[in-house]
Amino acid sequence: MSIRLTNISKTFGKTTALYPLDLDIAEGELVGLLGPSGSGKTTLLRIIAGLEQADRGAQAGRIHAGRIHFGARDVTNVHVRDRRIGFVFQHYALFRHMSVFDNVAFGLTALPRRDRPSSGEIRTRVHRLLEMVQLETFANRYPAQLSGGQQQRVSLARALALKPDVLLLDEPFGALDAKVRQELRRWLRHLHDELGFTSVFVTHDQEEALELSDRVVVMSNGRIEQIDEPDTLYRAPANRFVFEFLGDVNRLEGEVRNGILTCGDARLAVDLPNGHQELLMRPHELRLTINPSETTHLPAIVTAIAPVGAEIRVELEADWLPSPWLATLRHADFERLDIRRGQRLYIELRRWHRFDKDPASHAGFALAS
Ligand SMILES: Nc1ncnc2c1ncn2[C@@H]1O[C@H](COP(=O)(O)OP(=O)(O)OP(=O)(O)O)[C@@H](O)[C@H]1O
Repeated sequence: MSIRLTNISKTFGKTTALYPLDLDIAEGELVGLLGPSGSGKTTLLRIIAGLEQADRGAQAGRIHAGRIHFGARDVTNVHVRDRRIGFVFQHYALFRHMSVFDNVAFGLTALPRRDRPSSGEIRTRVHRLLEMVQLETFANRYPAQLSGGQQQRVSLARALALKPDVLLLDEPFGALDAKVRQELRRWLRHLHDELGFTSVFVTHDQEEALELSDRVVVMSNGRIEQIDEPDTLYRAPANRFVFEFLGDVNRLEGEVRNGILTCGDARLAVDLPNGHQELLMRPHELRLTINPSETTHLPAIVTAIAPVGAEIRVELEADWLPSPWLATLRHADFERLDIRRGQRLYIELRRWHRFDKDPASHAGFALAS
């Protein structure tokens, strides 16, 4: 089921939670709403759900006539219970006094008699769902006898029991530890692909959004900053906010004169006009070398080293740097350079980014990689 939002806005008294926005979600897509606290993610999700009404009528001299379509159906005024939506919330919200089986069956057994499947069908469907979330042997347990991750899998099964067209998840893994989160992300992706529903989830975790989503909607202050596939977002951010929000950033500010940017005793050849410039780099866009090159002189001291999974994070300081830089290296490069704390190295830039006041970004290469 595709979802189309047109001209949707929301104000709470004097607070504008959402400025007028449009959003198209394709059938079968898994879309993440990502943004800092207060950016409007939950409000947008609740409007899609029908738990919150978008603004109507004229406000501040503008006409707000937002519409929501699920496929060809205009659901703007359709009640939440008739929108065929499954929900998963951060706090599992399972019924404590009901077994896992009864929790998953709840939506089905509560249906009016004419819509309710037979008890045999309900049993089959619930067992199939519990099998999908690999909890079939837990059917008779109570929520308190399950781990957080297991409870959230029950929530997922419960949300899917009514075969929703759309699954909405609000920080579904927010209360779980890192490893369980990772596992549940794989679960969700797998179930989503197998069952083919359309999903929208809210998160403030960049990694989660990038790993799980087909497309990510990046929000700030009630506005959509960018909608793109994770890879595009990371490589071609629409503006500085998106760039900074999506990962660690190293900053180099200096004066450019005749193609050389200078900052203290640091120098870098750049293809930029004369004047003050600010370049931004991701940690993996730095390269460390033993000697400076002809075009780049960025000396720094290694102040910390931390192996994190498949890479090594190296912190660098220098007199010309107001705050430390972070470089990420592959283990092989780290070993080849024999890097130690206190060592003096030279930084080269594989790539840098620059954001003007206008929204278009500019990226440059300082080094052929
Ligand atoms: N019921 C409400 N009454 C008044 N203001 C509200 C209400 N709900 C949300 N807001 C305001 O609307 C803005 C957006 O809130 P929203 O919960 O959508 O943000 P969010 O991005 O989901 O944040 P978080 O990640 O902290 O949940 C905030 O300024 C919030 O204070």
